Amino acid sequence: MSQLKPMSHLENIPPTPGKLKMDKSLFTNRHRWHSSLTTLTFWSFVFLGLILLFFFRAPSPSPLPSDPSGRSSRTYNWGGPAWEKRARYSARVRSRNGISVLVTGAAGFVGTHVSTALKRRGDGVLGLDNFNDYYDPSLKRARQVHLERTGVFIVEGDINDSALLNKLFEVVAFTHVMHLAAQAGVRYAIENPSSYVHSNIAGLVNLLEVCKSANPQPAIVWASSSSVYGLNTKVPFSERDRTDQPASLYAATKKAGEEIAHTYNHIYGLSLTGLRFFTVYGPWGRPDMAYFFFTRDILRGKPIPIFKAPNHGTVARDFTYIDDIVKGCLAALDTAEKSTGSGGKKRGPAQLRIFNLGNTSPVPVSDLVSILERLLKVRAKRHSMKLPRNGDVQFTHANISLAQRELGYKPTTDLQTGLKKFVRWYLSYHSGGKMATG
Ligand SMILES: O=C(O)[C@H]1O[C@H](OP(=O)(O)OP(=O)(O)OC[C@H]2O[C@@H](n3ccc(=O)[nH]c3=O)[C@H](O)[C@@H]2O)[C@H](O)[C@@H](O)[C@@H]1O
Repeated sequence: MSQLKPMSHLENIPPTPGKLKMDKSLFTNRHRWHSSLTTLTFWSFVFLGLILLFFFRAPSPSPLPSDPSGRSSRTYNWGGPAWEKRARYSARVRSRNGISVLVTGAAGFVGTHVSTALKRRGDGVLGLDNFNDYYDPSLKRARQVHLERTGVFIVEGDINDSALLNKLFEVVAFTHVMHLAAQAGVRYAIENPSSYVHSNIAGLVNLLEVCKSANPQPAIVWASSSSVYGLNTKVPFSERDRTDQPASLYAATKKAGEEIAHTYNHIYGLSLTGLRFFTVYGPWGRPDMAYFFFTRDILRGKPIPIFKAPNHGTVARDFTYIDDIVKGCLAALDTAEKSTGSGGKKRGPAQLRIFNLGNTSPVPVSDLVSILERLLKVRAKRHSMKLPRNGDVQFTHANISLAQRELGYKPTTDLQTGLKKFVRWYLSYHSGGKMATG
């Protein structure tokens, strides 16, 4: 619109009194005609210049819907024969009865570990990640390097990009999707609510739309969250308990995801398994999580804010070690039944599951800090704080009997052992040993 301004501005210039007088002579008329032509030419050039500037500065048209969170304003390069070859090669199954999996959020914490485990047992894996800057993207890049060495190619792109997703399904006939791409973290939802809607709702729907039309339809396993239990006070949390009292927008979007999964299962016959992860921790973890930044801040001598419940009750989490979570994810993929639809139409009832993947042994946050102090051999500067009312719940505790029965899920790592492995990785990674294993 602003390009039109100069023209309308010209039209609105009132003629000066002097000009009125001169209009009487032919010469002055011609002179005026000339000067008008010059002015018009001048403004036409300005107008043209503005249009050119607009076209050259604007990013190439993005197929993504407008995103107030600012996440999809980035453009990604994908496509071309070399790119397709890499994608196909990465997704090639190398073992008998292996599966071919699209892992979204592959450069994320859980995504990296699941992709590595799948690749190591001979499954085909293709990663997808938008490398957003919710936390330091250099950690995601380091995970990417680690994955490339394992033979996993990560396509850079957003789950909201249907053209990209359709292309991926055109290049590879995935049997499964492990959907881990999400906006995580309970407290950040106060700061950037739309990023949760963009990734956890719009992104999920976009992915399911593409999956429902794929032929064959893949089976989908995806990350829900223990946070869906919200203000539920009945412990341990069972899949049958109420999940209609989310304490954060993050939890609400994950709960919405579970309902959306129901719809796509019901209408299109997509096989869907949601996994409610309980505070997953370990090497290559997320720097926004307490165990991670507590470690960093203890080492830096900075105070550690330890939340206390208002009633002097304990704030505790059912911390679950990443290797246990990976086993749960693989078991969910292996027991997932095929989707029943084709060409966007349901042909029969399909599997729909939800499982808790926790550790069944909640630990108070203050004990977490004590373990870290022992492992780091540094005394923490503990700073007690009232549990803020911006998304945190007081307590989580998983009942895992359903996952045990159906997936053979059995966590084996206690917090002390798991944190020891995390601290070893942390120290190695931050001492420049970026190839720290985990
Ligand atoms: O289980 C889950 O589903 C969720 O687990 C974590 O959420 P959360 O359990 O809140 O993990 P942290 O943010 O690492 O907090 C761990 C504990 O430390 C406490 N905390 C956190 C931050 C802080 O400054 N001080 C503090 O005492 C929290 O209240 C909580 O009890 C993840 O961040 C979510 O993405 C995930 O979905």
